Amino acid sequence: MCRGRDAAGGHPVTDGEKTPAEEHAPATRRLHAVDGLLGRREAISELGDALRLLVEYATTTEAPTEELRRAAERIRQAAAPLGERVRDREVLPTADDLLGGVRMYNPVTGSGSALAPPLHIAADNGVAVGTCTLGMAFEGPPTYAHGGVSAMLLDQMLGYAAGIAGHPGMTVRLDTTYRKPVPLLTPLRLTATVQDIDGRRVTATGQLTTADDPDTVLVAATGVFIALRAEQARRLFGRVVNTNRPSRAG
Ligand SMILES: CCCCCCCCCCCCCCCC(=O)SCCNC(=O)CCNC(=O)[C@H](O)C(C)(C)COP(=O)(O)OP(=O)(O)OC[C@H]1O[C@@H](n2cnc3c(N)ncnc32)[C@H](O)[C@@H]1OP(=O)(O)O
Repeated sequence: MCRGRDAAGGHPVTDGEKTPAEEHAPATRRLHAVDGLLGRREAISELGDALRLLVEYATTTEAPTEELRRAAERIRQAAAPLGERVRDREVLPTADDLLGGVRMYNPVTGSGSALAPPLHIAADNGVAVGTCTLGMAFEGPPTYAHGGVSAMLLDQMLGYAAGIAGHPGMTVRLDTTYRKPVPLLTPLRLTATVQDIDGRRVTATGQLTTADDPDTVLVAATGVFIALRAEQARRLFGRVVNTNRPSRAG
């Protein structure tokens, strides 16, 4: 029978006696695994939110110098327990599902990444539609977004468009045209579609506007994506894919 949770608050602790629910394994076990996975993803997102808040405050604060030093020490202390159990870089996070498209720490879309705005993307009739708001931490020219950040957002958008068209690939070329500066702290809208598929080569175009004025293009981009040959995919990612077992998360 279930007596509680282990020290990490994750896996149920049992004394060997079966409850009626446990009689229905493996369906129940699968449910618990999913519960655990969803809970872990929520916690990763919560930590990501906290980190993004920290980054935003840390890059805009005018607190006294001594307060900065105290904050640095407290942050080092908070980070230490996380650093005690880090994954091998060739093993995917347990909360990820590579083939299902879940990348919790993607630096553009990952809700667990302190670096990600994050950009939210969905498919709408074959068009990739993205939304995000860039905080002050993404500042390039004063009060506007860094151009590399716009390119990063559009790269992800174009790659997503290639993916939903059934032709995922790796970026081999990205051309960006900066027409107007991108404002910070302003809801943005991004769109992308596939224009051409030629063998392994997919060309996609996209644009970035504010949400309020979707007719005024601030940045436009064209990207070329190459579908990997099976042998290339195996060489580059085979080992990583094989170690990804999202249902182990708990
Ligand atoms: C419900 C479903 C939801 C799905 C939802 C999916 C969501 C998913 C979102 C993911 C979105 C990620 C978006 C970020 C994606 C990255 O950030 S990828 C990271 C950055 N890119 C890289 O690191 C790639 C580095 N490049 C490489 O490793 C190699 O170039 C590659 C990709 C393995 C290809 O190598 P290769 O096979 O030796 O290439 P090669 O034979 O030289 O060229 C193949 C073809 O491409 C052409 N080509 C090569 N380079 C270029 C170029 N620069 N320009 C034009 N053509 C070129 C060649 O001319 C050739 O054409 P053909 O002669 O066949 O007609």
